Amino acid sequence: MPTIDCCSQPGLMPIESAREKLLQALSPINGTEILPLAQASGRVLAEDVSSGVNLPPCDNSAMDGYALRHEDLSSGLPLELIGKSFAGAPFDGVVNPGTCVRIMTGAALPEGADTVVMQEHVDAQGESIRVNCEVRPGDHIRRCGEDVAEGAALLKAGECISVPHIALLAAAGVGTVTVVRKPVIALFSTGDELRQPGEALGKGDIYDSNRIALLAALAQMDLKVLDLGILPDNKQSISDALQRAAKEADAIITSGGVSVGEADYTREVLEELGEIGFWKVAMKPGKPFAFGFLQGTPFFGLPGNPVSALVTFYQLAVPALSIMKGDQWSGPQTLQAQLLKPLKKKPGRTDFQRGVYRTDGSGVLVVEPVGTQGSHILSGLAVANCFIVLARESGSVEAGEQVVIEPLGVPLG
Ligand SMILES: Nc1nc2c(c(=O)[nH]1)N[C@H]1C(S)=C(S)[C@@H](COP(=O)(O)OP(=O)(O)OC[C@H]3O[C@@H](n4cnc5c(N)ncnc54)[C@H](O)[C@@H]3O)O[C@H]1N2
Ligand code: MOO
Repeated sequence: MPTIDCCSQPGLMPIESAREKLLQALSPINGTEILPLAQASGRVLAEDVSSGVNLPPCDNSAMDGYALRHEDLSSGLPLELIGKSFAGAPFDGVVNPGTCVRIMTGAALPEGADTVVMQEHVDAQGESIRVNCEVRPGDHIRRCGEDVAEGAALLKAGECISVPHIALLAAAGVGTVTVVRKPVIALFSTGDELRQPGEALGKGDIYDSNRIALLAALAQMDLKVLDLGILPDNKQSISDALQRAAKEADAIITSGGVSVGEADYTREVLEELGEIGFWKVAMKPGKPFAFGFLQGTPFFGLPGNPVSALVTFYQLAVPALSIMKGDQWSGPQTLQAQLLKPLKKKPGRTDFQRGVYRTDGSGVLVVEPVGTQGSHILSGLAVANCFIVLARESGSVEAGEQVVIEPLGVPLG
């Protein structure tokens, strides 16, 4: 039995260094676009935004009730009702001593009034009212500008716009925002054996699951895709596609052809046309991942094996694409969980085993490997809800040990 990982070899780059190199080599793309606010969720703001108005724009009522002068309450006398103030139809007059105005939630506080009393605390008789409980001056008034003052900063350039941000900007009357434009990602699969799902399979053919999954993942990241389809294992077609991609896209993602087989041309062609930044990472699966540049356009060569393609996409391409989008990438989101079954591992590569984590009956976070872990076993990846991450130099792990997990399904970049 070998005691080392047979796929590990000298010169494999640790995944942490690979990520660092990617993050150092990439920067947010240039170019902005103006979007209607409602379409800006998840986009990165390109300019600071400040408020052109006070929020609320004027003193207004927080309750349905009566607007009055607090000092009038000390006499105990009834107050004369002189009008109504609705949200959108304010009372125009003045609340003079001894008078009050019926007021609805959100309606402007009439001049002269300094307090609102909820209608539940008032006895109304015809055109006069009596307040029947203790009231403090200024009760139930929402002050002009108490939420946001005119001119105050609302959001800073570089922030990712959330739905609550949109509510705030809309409330401040912002109709459009200038955001970083979406990076365009050129995508293709290589392999003579690949067919589009829905087509008939010939002998030795398989369906192109990588490109379809990556199209979905890129859409989930809100990136634009230049889909260059399935390419045969042919240097000329790969060269043509790479050159078109370098001209038309901000980044290139390919699957397949980065290993050492006789029909593995992708990395070879990239090396001829552009430059390889690094090739082969100390990770399992995903070792043959290649990164480089073609005429200034970054290139991510994902391995063809379907689990390897998605693991390298999540672990290496997502951080890089997040940076290009103008987002922050603050490292993988990890948790600690107790391993329920032993895992075999040889030192040499960081292992991303597929697992299912949950909280057990006593509130402990536990994780169970999904079973077969081959880099062609998509059924395991499909049921997994996390990666179990075993450090590069670690060996096998026993049941009961604490392991690091990375939940899947958290927002991508
Ligand atoms: N002698 C060695 N052989 C291999 C090594 C090695 O170090 N020495 N590395 C292995 C590892 S690890 C991986 S991962 C694969 C990666 O190979 P390629 O990136 O060159 O990918 P292909 O050879 O084109 O395909 C590998 C495998 O994946 C299937 N495939 C390819 N594209 C797709 C797709 N779009 N959808 C679904 N499945 C796809 C393909 O049919 C192959 O079965 O190399 C190992 N070999
Ligand atoms: O790393 Mo490959 O991706 O093990 O199958």
